[in-house]
Amino acid sequence: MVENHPAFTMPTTSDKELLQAHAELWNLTFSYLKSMALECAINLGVPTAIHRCGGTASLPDLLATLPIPESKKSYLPRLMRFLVASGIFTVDVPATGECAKVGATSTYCLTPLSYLLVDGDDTDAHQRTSLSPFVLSQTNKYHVTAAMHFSEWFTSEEGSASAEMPYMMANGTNPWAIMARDAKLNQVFNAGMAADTQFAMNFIVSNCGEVFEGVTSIVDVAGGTGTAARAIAKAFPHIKCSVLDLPNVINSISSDGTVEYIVGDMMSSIPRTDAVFLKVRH
Ligand SMILES: C[S@@+](CC[C@H](N)C(=O)[O-])C[C@H]1O[C@@H](n2cnc3c(N)ncnc32)[C@H](O)[C@@H]1O
Repeated sequence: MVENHPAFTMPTTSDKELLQAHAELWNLTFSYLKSMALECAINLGVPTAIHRCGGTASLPDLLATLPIPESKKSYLPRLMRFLVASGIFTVDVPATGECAKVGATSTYCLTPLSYLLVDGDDTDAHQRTSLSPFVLSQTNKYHVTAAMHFSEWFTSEEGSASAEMPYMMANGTNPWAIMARDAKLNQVFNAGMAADTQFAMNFIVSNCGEVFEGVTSIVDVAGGTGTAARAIAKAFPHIKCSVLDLPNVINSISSDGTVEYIVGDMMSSIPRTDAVFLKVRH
C-alpha cells in the first residue's frame, strides 16, 4: 500500500530573505578573491608597512612605501577597501559631516589577524613569527588549480584515469614531486610550513611539555626543515632530536648541529627511536 504524503511545499521565503540570500551567494561566489587579495597584500608588504608606520597608516603613507608604480597607485584604495571588508584591516575615517568617505586622511589599522602577518625585525621584542609565509605556501597556483578539480574528482569513477586526487588531476603528479622539481615552490612551501610550525611549537613546548617526559630520542617524521625538532631540542636539551624528510627538503637545510637531518622515505623505514613525532595539517 502506498502511503499518502502531504504534498511538499516550499517554506515561504520573503523578498527580504531572498535579497539577503542573494547577497550571501555573491559573497560566497567571490570569496576566492579574499585569499587572492590576502596574498596580494602580503606580497606588497601592506601588513608590515602599516606596522612600521606605528600600527596605523594613511593611504599616502602606504603609497610612499609600497612597491606600486605611479600608474597603479589609484587602485590601492580598492584593494584596501576589499581587505577591510574581509576583516584583514580596519579603517578609521575622520567624520566629515554626513557622508564620511575613505580618503587621504583616513587611516588603516592592523587587526589581530594582520598582526600575525607582520614581518619581524631585529628590534622586535616579542620575537613574533610572521605567518605570511604560511599564507603564501597555500595560495600557489598548484594548490589553487587543484581546488578547481573537486567536481571532476567526485564524478570520475574509481580506477579511471581521471580519478586521481584533485592535485594529481590538476598538476599531473603529487605535491612532493612538484616540490622536487620546482625549487621556488619548494622554498615557499617549506618556509610556510616552518612559520606555522614555529607558531604552534611556541605553544606546544610551553603548554604540553608533559608529552615529552621520559623520552630520550625523537624523530620528527616528515618534519620539513626541522622547526619542530629544533624547538623540542631547545626546550628539552636531553632529547636527541632528528628530522626525517625527502631529499628536496633536507638538502635545502644548512644544519646548525642542534638536530640530526635524515634523508629518507617514511613509507620505507623510520629510524629506531624512543618516540615518533608526526605533525600534519587537516
Ligand atoms: C605538510 S608538510 C609538514 C611538514 C612538518 N611536519 C610541519 O608540520 O611543518 C609534509 C611534509 O611531509 C614530507 N613528506 C611527504 N612525503 C614523505 C615521505 N614519503 N617521506 C618523508 N617525508 C615526506 C614533505 O616533504 C613535507 O615536508
